Order: sequence, then C-alpha cells, then structure tokens
Amino acid sequence: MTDLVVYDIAELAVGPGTDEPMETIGNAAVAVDDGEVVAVGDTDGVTDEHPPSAADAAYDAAGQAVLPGFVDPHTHALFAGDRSDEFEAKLRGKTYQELLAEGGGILRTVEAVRTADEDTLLANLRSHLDVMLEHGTTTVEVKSGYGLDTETELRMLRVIGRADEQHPVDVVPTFMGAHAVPQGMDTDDYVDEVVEEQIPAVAEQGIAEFCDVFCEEGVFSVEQSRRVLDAGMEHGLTPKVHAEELAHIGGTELAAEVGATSADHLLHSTEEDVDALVDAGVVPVLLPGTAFGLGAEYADADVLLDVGAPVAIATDFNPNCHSHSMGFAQSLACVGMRMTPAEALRASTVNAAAALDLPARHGTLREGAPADLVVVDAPSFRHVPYQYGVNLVETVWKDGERVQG
Ligand SMILES: N=CN[C@@H](CCC(=O)O)C(=O)O
Ligand SMILES: [Zn+2]
Repeated sequence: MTDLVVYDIAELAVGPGTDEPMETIGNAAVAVDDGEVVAVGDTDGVTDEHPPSAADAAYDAAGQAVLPGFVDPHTHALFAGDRSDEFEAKLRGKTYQELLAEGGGILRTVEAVRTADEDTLLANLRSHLDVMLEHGTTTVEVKSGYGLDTETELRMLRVIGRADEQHPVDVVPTFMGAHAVPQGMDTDDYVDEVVEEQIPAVAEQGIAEFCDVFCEEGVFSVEQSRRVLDAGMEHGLTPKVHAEELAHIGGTELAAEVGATSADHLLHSTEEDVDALVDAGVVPVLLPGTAFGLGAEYADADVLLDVGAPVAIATDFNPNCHSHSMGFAQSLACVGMRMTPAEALRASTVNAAAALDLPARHGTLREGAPADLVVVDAPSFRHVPYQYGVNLVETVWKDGERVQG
C-alpha cells in the first residue's frame, strides 16, 4: 500500500543531473511510502505501479511544479526584541560595525534574549518556523549566540531542541557562543570562557551538532576563532565559520584548515580562498539577503561555480536580515549573483543539505530521499526566483506528512 501519490506534475525537480544543475521530469509523478520517496518518473509509469485510487492520499498537481523541500543552512532564527530602528539607522548611513560598537546589533538582541524565559523564546522560534514552512522550508539550521553566557547559550539550545521536537520543520542546532564579545569583557577572557566553560557544558548535554564562530575584524581573530573551533572539535562539535563578511581576515583559510563543513558569507573572499575551500571540501554558503540588507556587494558566486564548488545559499534570517524566505534568497542569488534558477534551486536543496552534513539524497526527490515535497503554484521551479516578492508555495509534505496547505 502506498501512503501518497502526487501525479500529473507539470515539472518535477528531482535533483542535480550529470550535466546540469537540476534535472527535471515533465508530466511526472512521485510515490511515497513510510516517509520516503519510493518511485519517481513519468505519471503513467509511476501510477501503473502505484495507482492514486489505491493510495492513502493522492494529489493532482496539474499545472504545478513540485520541488524538494528547501533546506536553509544558516539562520539565527531564535531571538527576542525588535531591531527595526536599526534598519532605518543603516539606511541613514550607520554601519553594522558602528551599531555593534555602540552596544547595538547583536548585543541588543543579547539583552532581550537574556531576559526572555524559555517559553517565550520557544513561542518566538515556533512562529518563525511556521512562516518558513509556509515558504517551503522543511529543514533549517538555527544557531545560538544571543546569550553569550553559559546559562543563556544552554537555554537557547534547549529551545532549539524543543522546537525541533514540536515542529514539522527539522531544526539542526549550532552552538555559537563566539558570536560577539559581551559588553565590558576582554575578548581573550571571553574566548577562555567559551572554550573552558560553554563548549564542555554544551557537549555534556549533547544539544548541538555544529560549533560556529564570527571570525571577523573587530570580533574574533583567526587565532581566537581557531581556539574555539579546536575546542568544539575536541568535544565532538563539527566546525562552521562566519568568514570574510565585513572584511578579509583569513576566516576562509581557517575553515579549510580545520575541515569545516561550511564557510559562510564570503563577501570578501579571494580566488586563493576559493581554491582552499574546494581542496578541503568545505561547502561555501552564500547569504545574498545579508548583502542586500547591508547594501553591500554580493559574494562572487561565479568564481565558486566555475571551479565546481557546491555553492549553497541561505536566508541568514536574523534581526539584521529579516527574511524567512528561501524563494527570496533564490531571487537575490539570481539577480544579485547572476546564478541561474537551476543553480539557485540546487543551492537551496542538495547543496544546502551538504552544508549541514545531511545524509546522501537529502535535498533531492530521488528514490530513497525523505519525502519533503513542495508544490508551487507555477509550471516550473524557475518561477520561484522569477516571481519575486510573492510566495508561490501551495502545499508541503514533510517526511510524507502533509504539513502545509
Ligand atoms: N554576522 C554575524 N551574525 C549574523 C548577524 C546577527 C545579528 O546581527 O543579529 C549574520 O550572520 O549575519
Ligand atoms: Zn550568521
């Protein structure tokens, strides 16, 4: 017995092809059993073997496209407070660094998160996950990093874990105690605290998978970042790096050196950095929404794509980049970084899954993949970036369960 058959799909995006970023099948169908894709192909072939009338559920997707659920591999989606006034300050010329130096930016969110109780934080995160799911995201990475002390960092990671249990969207937890330096504290002293107190406590509770660091001019140096990532690895946390966002200081090379799963931002990376990433198998995660919001130049996706790097994109959803939508990230990737819609979809699915070390087939709709399916009310995946500013997502299944629409 088949759990679900989606048939008459105008265009099914199955995953990367041998010679193309995204292989598609026209007039397609997909059959699902036990949360997994069990058959995919043209409608006649699939429905002969898995008749819609005999399935537990069937969906006629005539005129619509079906895509793998989006994987958003870089967010700071757990926060409290409101920083919309900083949006205006930045429009009047204030820089991100100036806001942080004045105790604004991340440090303002830290104040709000420290005083918020666990249930409030959970409600905040769940409401953001709802919006992400409405926009087709079925897996998201969420970082801590607005606590900057052991107690609050642990509280954030507990909330991230509870949200993962309660919400249909899969939530991947990343520890980011080294997101900023608490006000009035010496940076080296704070790195000592992250290394000696926060990381062991996080590891003991087993509540994070990755350890990330803001390797940036005026925040954590390469040396300080290396200490954090080394300590994380000693405690079983896989490294990720915020690299070359505001200036070039060597975060990309550090990511390559420690064998990070991903290096993220890369607005100021050089060609040598790109070679180092590719040689080390580090996934480059580009965050076009951040460049858009900062009014900065976009990352150079071409130089990465030209050497065959598995470019991923993410929303970077946070109070400084308030977008939940991977569709909007795709529009920006196309218009701002000249990626093709097929490259942008691949970057939002299979490559984004690689940025989270997810098992093979995640982010595809091939046989054996998790049945994370998104139906868009348009005839092709190309319409997702093309129709910017609207949400085309109509229906979403997560692990074969209908969770949206
Ligand atoms: N740049 C560092 N961290 C976040 C921003 C967090 C914030 O401003 O609250 C980022 O990746 O964009
Ligand atoms: Zn970030």
